[in-house]
Amino acid sequence: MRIPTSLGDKSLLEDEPFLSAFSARRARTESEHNPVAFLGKVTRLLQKEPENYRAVEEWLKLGFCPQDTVIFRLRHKTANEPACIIVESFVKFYWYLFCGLDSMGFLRQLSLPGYQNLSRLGFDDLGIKMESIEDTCLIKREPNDDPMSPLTVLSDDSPLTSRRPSITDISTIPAIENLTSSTGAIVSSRLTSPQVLDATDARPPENESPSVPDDPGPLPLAIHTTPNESVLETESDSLVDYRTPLKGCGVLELRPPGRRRRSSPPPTDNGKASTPPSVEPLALSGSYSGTQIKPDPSAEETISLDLMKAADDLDNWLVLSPIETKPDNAAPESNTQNSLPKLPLKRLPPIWAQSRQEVCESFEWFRSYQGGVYRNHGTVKGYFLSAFSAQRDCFACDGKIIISHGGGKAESARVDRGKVITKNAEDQRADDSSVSSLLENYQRGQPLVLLIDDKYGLFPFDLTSRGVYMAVLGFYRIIHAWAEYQPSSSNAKGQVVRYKFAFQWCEGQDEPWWLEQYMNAGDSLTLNDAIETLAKDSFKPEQTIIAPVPISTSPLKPENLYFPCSACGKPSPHVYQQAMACLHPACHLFWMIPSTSDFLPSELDYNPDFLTVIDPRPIPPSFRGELLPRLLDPAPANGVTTSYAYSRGWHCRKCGRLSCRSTWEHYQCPHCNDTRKIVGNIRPAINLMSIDVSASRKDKAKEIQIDDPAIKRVEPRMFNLFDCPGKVGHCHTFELPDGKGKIHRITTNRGPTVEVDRIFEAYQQQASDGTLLFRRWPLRSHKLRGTLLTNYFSQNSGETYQYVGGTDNTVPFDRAPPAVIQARNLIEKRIEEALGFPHKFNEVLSAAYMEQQKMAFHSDSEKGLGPVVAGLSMGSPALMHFRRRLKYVPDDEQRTNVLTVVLRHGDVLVMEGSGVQDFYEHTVVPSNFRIAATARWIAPGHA
Ligand SMILES: O=C(O)CCC(=O)C(=O)O
Repeated sequence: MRIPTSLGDKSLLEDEPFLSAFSARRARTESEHNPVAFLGKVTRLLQKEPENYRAVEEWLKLGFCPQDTVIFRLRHKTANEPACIIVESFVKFYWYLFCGLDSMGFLRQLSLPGYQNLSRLGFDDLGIKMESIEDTCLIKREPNDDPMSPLTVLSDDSPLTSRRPSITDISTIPAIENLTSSTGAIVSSRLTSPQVLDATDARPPENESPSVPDDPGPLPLAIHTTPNESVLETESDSLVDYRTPLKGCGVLELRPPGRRRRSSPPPTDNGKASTPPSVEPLALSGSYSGTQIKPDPSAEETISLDLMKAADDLDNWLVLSPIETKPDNAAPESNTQNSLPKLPLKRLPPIWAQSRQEVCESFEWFRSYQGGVYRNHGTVKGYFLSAFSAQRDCFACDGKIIISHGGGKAESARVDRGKVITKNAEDQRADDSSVSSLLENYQRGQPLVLLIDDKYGLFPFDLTSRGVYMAVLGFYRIIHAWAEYQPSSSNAKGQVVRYKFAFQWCEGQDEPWWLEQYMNAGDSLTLNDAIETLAKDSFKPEQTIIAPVPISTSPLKPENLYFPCSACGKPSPHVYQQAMACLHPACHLFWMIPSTSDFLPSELDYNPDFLTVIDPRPIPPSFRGELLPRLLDPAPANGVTTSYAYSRGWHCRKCGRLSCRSTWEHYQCPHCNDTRKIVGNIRPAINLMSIDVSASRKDKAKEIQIDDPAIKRVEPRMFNLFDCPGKVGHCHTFELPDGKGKIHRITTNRGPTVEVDRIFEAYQQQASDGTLLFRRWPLRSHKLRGTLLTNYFSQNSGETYQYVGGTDNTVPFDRAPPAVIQARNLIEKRIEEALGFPHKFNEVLSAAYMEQQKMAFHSDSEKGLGPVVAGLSMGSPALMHFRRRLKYVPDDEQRTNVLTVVLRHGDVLVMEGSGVQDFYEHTVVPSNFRIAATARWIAPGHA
């Protein structure tokens, strides 16, 4: 490692990721070539605005973590101390660490720029040698000196003092080994990983609430673990939320249905933490006693949780967090950088979201709801960086180089019929789908988009400080790909093969947005100016558009980085400083030091030449990359605004937020409320009703398909229509086995559907003018982080319907949109005509489906639900499938559809008997734009 000779050594600064990020933008003007001058400006600002010191403090923490070996916490004792001290301490500490550590983490030598007079200080007593190089004093230990012994630097003289009159007390120069400077910093001469060195007396500044850990609350459950089994026990008959790490399968979380995960209590207005919310216990007497979690030592681990034998839906109760959060490219959390404090975001990213659904619905580069790799036609379009970074994953060169392991096969867990199935980590292979697609991008030089979420520990900014959950980094290219061993506790070998990819920021884009978080190009002189400028800065759409032009002819693999293996002859990159190894898993020297046949050591540092930005080969001319989502014309010429494209989300050009289209009549940004009215034509039923229903499924649809011989089909009956003398309808009835109920499909010919045509058009008219508010509501139970909206729009009238939207989605019948009342009246009339008994409904859930939307399997198990549920279909035809609910399907049996009926424009489908809901569930898959009104009777006050 080169010893810097001056604080203004620019080339060194630019080599170093942190300082480079700190000064890169500023370095464009002459004064900014000197970071000392720049820091001086920051210092002056901080003297004026001491509260900003915390931002600088955060930088310090980041700067003090070279090569993820050390975590430092540097804190002010009080908020009122001048922040300039911190800035100066930062510079010095940084140099100490940069220059002084040897490969073992011992401080061998110390370089103090600007301290050429230190020979006057008492170092001789410590047997330490000093030399002066230009204006730097270099202090070295004798080779046989105890590296653990303290190095103390005390001086009454400082050239910096004269440069910065504000700093007069030289004792603010932090010394080494437990010297507490007036900044409260403590450092040690022995720096090993992971070590947290903290000023124990450090207090958070006044006016800032202390961090309150999640209150575990009373824990009526306990897990006792022996080598063979873990037993979940309870001493109480009530269950509250419960969360615990569970060996081998992530985090076990138990919570009552519908209950959100508890989080830290929000601070109150006066900045103090509020008392933790009391968690209302749910009475469950005895139903989970004796529950056992029993790991099976075989490869696929089965843990059975008889938590609630009688419970409706165990998935509600049991959430293993890796299920939804651990992406394909995940590995056990092992990176100490994950716990680093992060800087608050000062500016929103150009493209960001609060849920994965928002990304998947509005950002074409990432459409994967669960994995971390989004593949399309054999290559990867988007790669998502989240928690669970693996050993040696890294964020280097200001994030212009990112190294991550990708491709799945991490240990995983899923819940199946209330059982937790965990899978051990396995070796990745080059032909695994995700790995091979990533390798394809690498071979072709094809860019992909990197995204992060707030759990990605290596990103230096805290996304959540601005309410951001996922953010798009930009276009990257894979410049190196190799395989290595990573330790794994869930694999018998103790290690697994993982493919690693080095992603490099694509040329042709502007500077990464995160570099501009605090610094900005231009003339601003102070940090504050910079921040204000950032806040005022409007969003620049062009900044993230990549120019797909071939720009470089330099070789992709710089000769000096790749070496052939003596055994297999294949070249491998020289990734790590400590040793080179063959990085091809098929070679018998894989991951071995050729001279010793030992595996590479577990502590490895990147070869600095490897972590440099290189000139990759040209982007393939066929690649057309535009990062910003295209905005559709809100008033298309053909008037069709219910197509698939219009069901997708929106990117707000004001604040960068991606959002789902959750509102029928306009696009609306949930962050800044910017709206765009969507203007479409009313679609007549005649254009939709003849759409081929089989278009939405592979096999040719029959009008009726019975797949359970126990279901009895009653001979179809004709009936007379009250309002159309001489016209008839038909009723098909299916009797479910064991008296569980009946399903009737009531159809009419085209003539009588004129009334339905009018209702269909009234629905559309009222939805577009806002009389009828069609919305997509959050699903109550799902396994993804953040909200997940239904895949259809709905509005509820009459009694509240908790299942969708609850009271927020309900207007009483006396204020219900006219179309809803007309639909209800028609349903009641048809039932009387076809079934011969009058039936009254007090609730109607109207659902609108755009192209490719549908209602997933569910049963109408609302409290107080009457035995008859009836729905009117309008618009394009749909398939309605019925199947048994999970709890009524024997363990060894596959769950398949038992009955499928086609629902056409004007049809009324009646489910008669509570057993239809109790024992079966149904789904509806429309072939295109469709509206349905489903009427129920719900006991008033049922909620
Ligand atoms: O006909 C439809 O769209 C399905 C309605 C439905 O299943 C429901 O409202 O529960």
